[in-house]
Amino acid sequence: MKISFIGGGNMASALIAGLVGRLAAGPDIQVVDPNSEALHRLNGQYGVNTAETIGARVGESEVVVLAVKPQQMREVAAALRPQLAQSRPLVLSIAAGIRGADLSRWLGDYGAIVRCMPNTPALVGMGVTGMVAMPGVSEKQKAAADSILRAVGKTVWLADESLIDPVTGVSGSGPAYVFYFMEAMQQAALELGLSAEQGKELALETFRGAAQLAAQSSEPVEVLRERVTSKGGTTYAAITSMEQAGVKQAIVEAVKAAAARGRELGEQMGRDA
Ligand SMILES: NC(=O)C1=CN([C@@H]2O[C@H](COP(=O)(O)OP(=O)(O)OC[C@H]3O[C@@H](n4cnc5c(N)ncnc54)[C@H](O)[C@@H]3O)[C@@H](O)[C@H]2O)C=CC1
Ligand SMILES: O=C(O)[C@@H]1CCC=N1
Repeated sequence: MKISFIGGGNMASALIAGLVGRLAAGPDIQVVDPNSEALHRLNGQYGVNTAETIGARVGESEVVVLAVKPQQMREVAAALRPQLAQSRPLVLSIAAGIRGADLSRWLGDYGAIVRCMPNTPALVGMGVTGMVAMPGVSEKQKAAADSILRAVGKTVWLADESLIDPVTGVSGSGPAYVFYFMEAMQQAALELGLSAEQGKELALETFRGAAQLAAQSSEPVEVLRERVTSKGGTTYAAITSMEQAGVKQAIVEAVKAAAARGRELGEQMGRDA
């Protein structure tokens, strides 16, 4: 499968790392990015082809992944537009916020667009991606999009494009919340006299183990939490402290803020389009 990535930054690198060696037929990947250092690194690590500007090779691709910042999407779409006539590739946009209808218009009323919201654990094959197909996407193209994102983790298809912003809030940005929680646990470990290494291992294995337990258990996470929490015991002291500080509500608000920012970016970028 011939895939072109437009943008070779953090998320593209995570997808490429996950894809190389995971897709049954090794993909033929080209990355376009004006940043020559990023290209050099990607070529060295994954042996991908590189180019600093969008050229004819992009037009020969079956799939084009748009992995630039939302603010760059319109300009990139204008450069991409003349190349689409050749192979009519499937366009996968991973940009937060950018609405399918705006992207379609910028590409010249192009229909074959799937909006995806992946996350960086794709780098280790454990990503999760929310996806929605625009009306011009064929079943075959939908299956191709699914196979690419499934090579780097799980996929969740959405019935409505408006659900992409909530997915962005929950899982697109989600790894950052987990790392933030881990930072706090590691800081506490240090303040309580454990070494940095011990704190890191204890926090990391607790996350890994708890996630695996939640994945394998038929019980809801509330029940799993209650099983750790003896009345009047240590966990009870910790959860009471978090409840008093409003931690759960703060997390709910944070996820909603991320979703709202996605929506706002889409509105801003789509304005005057
Ligand atoms: N980082 C993450 O965890 C996730 C990011 N995303 C989305 O992925 C997209 C990229 O985000 P990141 O990789 O984090 O950003 P990044 O800043 O790491 O990468 C963007 C890349 O685009 C390149 N670029 C700029 N102008 C270009 C142009 N005209 N043509 C080609 N390349 C160009 C930059 O040089 C840079 O390497 C964003 O739209 C973001 O919303 C989606 C899910 C998760
Ligand atoms: O922070 C961002 O805007 C991107 C989208 C989801 C994760 N990172």
